[in-house]
Amino acid sequence: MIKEFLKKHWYKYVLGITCLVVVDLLQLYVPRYVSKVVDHLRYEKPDLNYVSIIIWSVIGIAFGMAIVRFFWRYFIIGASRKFEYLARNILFDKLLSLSMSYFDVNRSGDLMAKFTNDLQAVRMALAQGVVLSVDATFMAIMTVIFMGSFVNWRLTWIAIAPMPGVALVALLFGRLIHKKFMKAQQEYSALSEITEETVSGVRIIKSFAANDLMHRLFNERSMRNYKTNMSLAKVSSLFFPLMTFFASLSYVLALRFGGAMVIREQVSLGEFVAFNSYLGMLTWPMMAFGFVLNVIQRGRASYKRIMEIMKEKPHVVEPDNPIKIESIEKVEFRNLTYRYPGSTRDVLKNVSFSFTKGNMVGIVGTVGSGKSTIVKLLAKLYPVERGKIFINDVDINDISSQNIRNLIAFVPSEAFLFSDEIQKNIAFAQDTIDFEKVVNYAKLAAVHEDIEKFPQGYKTIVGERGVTLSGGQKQRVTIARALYREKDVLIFDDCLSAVDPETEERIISTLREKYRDKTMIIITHRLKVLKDADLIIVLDDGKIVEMGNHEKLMQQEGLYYKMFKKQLIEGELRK
Ligand SMILES: Nc1ncnc2c1ncn2[C@@H]1O[C@H](COP(=O)(O)OP(=O)(O)OP(=O)(O)O)[C@@H](O)[C@H]1O
Repeated sequence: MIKEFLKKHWYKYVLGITCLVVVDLLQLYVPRYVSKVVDHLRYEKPDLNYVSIIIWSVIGIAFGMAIVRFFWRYFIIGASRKFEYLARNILFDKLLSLSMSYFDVNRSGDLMAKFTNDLQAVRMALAQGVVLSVDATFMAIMTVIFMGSFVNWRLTWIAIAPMPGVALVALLFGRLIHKKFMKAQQEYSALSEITEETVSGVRIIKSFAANDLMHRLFNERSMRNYKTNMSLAKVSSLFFPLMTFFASLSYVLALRFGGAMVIREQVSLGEFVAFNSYLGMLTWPMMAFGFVLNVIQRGRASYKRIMEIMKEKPHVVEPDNPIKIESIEKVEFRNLTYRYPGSTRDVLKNVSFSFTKGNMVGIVGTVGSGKSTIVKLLAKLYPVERGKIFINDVDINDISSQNIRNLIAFVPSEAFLFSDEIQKNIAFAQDTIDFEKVVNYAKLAAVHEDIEKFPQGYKTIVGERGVTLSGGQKQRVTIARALYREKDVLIFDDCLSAVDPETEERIISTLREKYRDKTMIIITHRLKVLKDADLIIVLDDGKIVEMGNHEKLMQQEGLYYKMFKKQLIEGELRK
């Protein structure tokens, strides 16, 4: 990623570094001019014109430095920001291209950290890292040259003797501070995590009367956060005094030996003043050496973490020469035994069934029996071996996932809505909103009346920035969203569990009435909804135990019959 970036944007670094070197050189000339003024003022009749020319020159240099400084920042910081922008976009696209299994095993907090902290660390390495290393090296060498050639080489070697101490302290403490800082960051993340979970889980916490427990947990983490920050503060407090100690040693040596040279008139007073300014200038590059190593080290570690995402291969491999299908006429599962990537347990065992366009297919069964897995595989959300799933008699592996997903409208069991207007949620992923269509599908999903009751109707914002919808309302909005796509295959994965049984039945039968020609795959725990289904697949522990329509399954008096009877009695009892 960085290589490609530098290939395109290298000239910004060349321009930026040139400006940086110019600023450093200009800066080095200031003490020389000051020394001239000091020496001149010692004359009995100083030429004030000469002094004012020099003063104006110094002002000119300062002005020039300000301008050139703007440009080096513009080029180098600008380039690093550009990298951050491009890398973030590449990462985002990569993330969207990864299979579901990637998200099953990677925590969202960690992914967020890669998008924020890690990218920032790489950017810092490309900005501060570059600036500090060039600045520190160039300034250190040039300052020593200026000190030696314009003042005195012997005095220079004596005075800079303690400077490696400054670099060493910066390096060692820099590392320690970095380690402590990372620890403090971790503790802070843990603290934020518990705060966020407490806020989102406040209802559960209160209903379980778990306030004391949460308080204890929070206090523990808060204390750890406090302690790591205190430890960081202690190290930082030692850092600067130690640095200034070594730096002042240089001044002491300069004063002792330089002072003697001034008295012996080996060095002029002006030169001695300039020498002290140069010493001050040398402290910064020494400190920078320590910092730069840390910035680059951190950047490298973060870059490695970012590249982990970039190297990730999607589990669902897209075909090289995909076969394009225009509609889903037939679906067939042939002896499918399936286990999720990285898992050792078969969640579907020898599953075979087929259905054709226009069928209403119900998938029912015990909890965790593999119902959702079937539809997720059909939508190509997870990889499946060849020869197991066919659409229009074409192996699913020969059809691109985009092609399949463009032909189906999938409503997953978790009703996820974006924090945006309801109408935008319904017309999701469309460039324009056809309001009439939005209302039409909201009516079909039996949520129109609920939406109308909100003061801002379809413009109501959902979620944190707006109103909180009930579980049932959310589910029905997600159905309207799927209907809005106007696809020939509708998949409802237990997506009406939070509405009452009567409403679920009403929604499904209205949809069936209206869309006789559409294929509907419905996963549900309420069997009554499937009375008109053409095919009902009954699963238990990954195996199809029964299959057929409602009448046939009732006659068999197996698992379906038992579940149906039980639900009938429960329904009666509710009345
Ligand atoms: N991404 C995954 N990785 C590994 N195992 C999984 C994954 N998703 C589901 N499983 C496992 O596969 C089995 C079947 O899950 P699935 O969600 O298909 O069941 P289900 O019949 O839809 O369940 P429910 O009725 O509770 O919604 C479960 O044992 C589950 O733990």
